Amino acid sequence: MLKPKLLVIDDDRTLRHYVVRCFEDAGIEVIEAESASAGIDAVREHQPDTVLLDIVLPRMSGLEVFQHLKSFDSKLPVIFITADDDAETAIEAMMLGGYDYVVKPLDVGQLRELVERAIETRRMMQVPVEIPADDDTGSAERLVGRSSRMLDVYKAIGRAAPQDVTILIRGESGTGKELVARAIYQHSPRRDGPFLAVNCAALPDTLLESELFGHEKGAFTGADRRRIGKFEQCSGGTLFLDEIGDMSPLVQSKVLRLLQEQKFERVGGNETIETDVRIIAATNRDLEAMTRKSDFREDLYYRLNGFTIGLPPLRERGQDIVLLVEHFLNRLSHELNRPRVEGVAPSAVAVLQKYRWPGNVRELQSVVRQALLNATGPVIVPEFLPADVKGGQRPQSAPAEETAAPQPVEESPSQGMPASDLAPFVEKSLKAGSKDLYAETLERMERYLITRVLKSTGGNQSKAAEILGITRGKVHNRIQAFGISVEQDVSIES
Ligand SMILES: Nc1ncnc2c1ncn2[C@@H]1O[C@H](COP(=O)(O)OP(=O)(O)OP(=O)(O)O)[C@@H](O)[C@H]1O
Repeated sequence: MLKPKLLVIDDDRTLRHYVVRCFEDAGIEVIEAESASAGIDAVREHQPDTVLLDIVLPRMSGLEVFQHLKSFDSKLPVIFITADDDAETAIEAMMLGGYDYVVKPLDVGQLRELVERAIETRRMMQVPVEIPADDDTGSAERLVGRSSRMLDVYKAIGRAAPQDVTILIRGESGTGKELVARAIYQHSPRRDGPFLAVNCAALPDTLLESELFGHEKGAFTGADRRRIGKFEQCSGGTLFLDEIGDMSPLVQSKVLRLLQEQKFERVGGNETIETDVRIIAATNRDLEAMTRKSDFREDLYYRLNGFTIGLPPLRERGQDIVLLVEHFLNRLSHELNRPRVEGVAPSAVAVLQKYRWPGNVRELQSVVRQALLNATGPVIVPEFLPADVKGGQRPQSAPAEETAAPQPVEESPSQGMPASDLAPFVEKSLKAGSKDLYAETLERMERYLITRVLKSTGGNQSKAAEILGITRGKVHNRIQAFGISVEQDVSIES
């Protein structure tokens, strides 16, 4: 039987030899090409089963070589060799339609496994490949993280972005779902169209319906003029529907129709309006449990669940914590106009790594912000971290709403801010030259309000919702978003 062939295109002779040695006893024939043109010729001559291609080659870019290879054999799996394993490189490599990518220095075990998988895929090859135009995404807000779980997320973004399908992003609150939605949009063919985001949990049901679909003049009391909804405004673009599990049954059925036919009527209107919107939805809720309880339409669930990207909680990607802290230190010290700190002391890193992060990356960002505001020296030491983070393992965050029983609420300085703290906080942030004071202060206030009301209801979320005049889903959502601890009071009955 003929041996499968691997072509390695790289101007680095040492690397090529390394690859040859890697596959010597693996039953795979390695063909070497030292330049882009030699590589293109070798593909014609040898018809390899998989190509290892250096993304940076002299005289011709990796993209150009890739396009040549693909025009000759569109089903050829191409594994890029890159020098960086940051999010952009990973997304771009996958966006090009690459099979995968490996980072220098190459790891034998990983390379073998990957090449064998690619050859096998080639054998059963069904993978369609698209080569979208390259674009400048430098201005995009950066996704940070190099854990294998995050690399999988980048790959999924790269695969999903060029295809005009509905995407469902799942993950705990604060894991970066909106950031991922933006990355998909920025890498999609719709990137020149609008991107709008609606948080379905933030609006009462009737307002949400009108926000999404618009309304006609006189549709309800107070509707004194026609309003154009997000689905209409966003035609040709991408709509990010956050907290999709919080939609009322009526809105669910209208969204379903929109997904099926791209048609809808404004509230109080008869005219059927056609639109062209790509939906990226996100949720931190257990949609499966909700469909079982008929709280979420099954048909809508299946419609949304076609292409799912799961974001891991921060506690499951511990190695990313250091990178994220570094990223936020840089960004926030700039934003808060603080002198750039030298770094984080090992003792503080240990504290951050031990913590469970119920509010995920958003909570980490807020902890870094607090540490910067508290810092009296150029190094972040445990002293500058909020008390609950230093307290080590915090109690689990609020349990799923479905199972929530009345529970006492833990109040801690960072989450249940005493009202008297508001003035010093504003003063301090003003002095620090904050550029986001409105959002920061509102978040503090909201955090305090929700914690205080939950405390008075003994942790009962339904009662808290009643007092606050918002839905239980919204209370639940805020608990998760802020990482408010609802300490479980368990009594064991024998
Ligand atoms: N991997 C990441 N790299 C850099 N910043 C991140 C990352 N993940 C999240 N963030 C930041 O954390 C914050 C929360 O992220 P985001 O709003 O995307 O989370 P979410 O999952 O949509 O939260 P929610 O479910 O509460 O809406 C944002 O400020 C975002 O920029």
